[in-house]
Amino acid sequence: MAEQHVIDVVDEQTEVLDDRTPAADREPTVIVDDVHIVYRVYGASGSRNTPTAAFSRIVRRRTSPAIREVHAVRGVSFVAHKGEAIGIVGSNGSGKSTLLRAIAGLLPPRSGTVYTNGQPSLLGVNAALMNDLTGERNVVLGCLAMGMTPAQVKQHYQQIIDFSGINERGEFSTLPMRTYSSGMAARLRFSIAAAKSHDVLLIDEALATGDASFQKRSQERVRQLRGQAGTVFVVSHQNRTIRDMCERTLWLEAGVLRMDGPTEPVMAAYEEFSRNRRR
Ligand SMILES: Nc1ncnc2c1ncn2[C@@H]1O[C@H](COP(=O)(O)OP(=O)(O)OP(=O)(O)O)[C@@H](O)[C@H]1O
Repeated sequence: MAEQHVIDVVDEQTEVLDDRTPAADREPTVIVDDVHIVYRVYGASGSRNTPTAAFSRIVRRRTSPAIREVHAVRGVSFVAHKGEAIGIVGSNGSGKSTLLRAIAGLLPPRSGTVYTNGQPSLLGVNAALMNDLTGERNVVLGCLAMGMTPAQVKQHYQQIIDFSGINERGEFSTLPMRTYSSGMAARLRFSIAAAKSHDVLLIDEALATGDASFQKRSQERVRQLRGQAGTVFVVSHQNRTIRDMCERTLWLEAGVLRMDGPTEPVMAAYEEFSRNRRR
């Protein structure tokens, strides 16, 4: 039977395409309800940085530090369910990373609420790695920080080192992390985070790091994590990654959720938007 989309415009800004089983049959893991995120940048004056402007500030006795606000996420709402892999796409600066950090509980919304069922883990941030420690010690540290017992760390240790591939060109696991390339460090972080199944796993461009074989391994691992009942969010500029891994996609533009639905129609609309913008 041909795929049927029920198009429902929930507000003036977001187009929701829904061809999935009724929401009542699926367990919600993340509810984002009308979330607004505003960054406050201190000392960023809006005026020009010229001698005249400085003199005028002195004459007017303006002593308070200038604060500028960046409204990065504007009224975003959606519900994610168990077993879903959700892509987040959008132009540079559209608010994708900000939204992930808000879901992870790292950024408080100015208004609106994020509800999560289980512990969200933002890949890379949760692995509390230290540059002066060796890769080996960091694996232990990262695993303990994720709540593994020493016995579980021992059990996963070799698998994490092998998965990261950091020893492929020498015994890098015995060297301090500061000697690693940024790609190697990112691979190790991914491998540590992926050793545990997560209730909600948030991946920000991490899959773009590493060579083709690491990317293949990591995509496979994300599929497994998804199978273990968690919800996975993937932010990526690589449209192929989103198409390969996610059956649902959110498209953000200038902080606004433009579209939410099955990956193919959302990606088609996003790609058309990007093409028109380039012209
Ligand atoms: N720490 C910060 N302080 C102030 N403004 C910020 C901060 N981080 C991000 N922003 C601003 O918030 C907006 C959204 O940024 P964000 O990094 O979430 O976008 P993005 O979609 O992930 O971008 P990209 O695709 O380039 O990674 C941008 O205008 C950015 O300049």
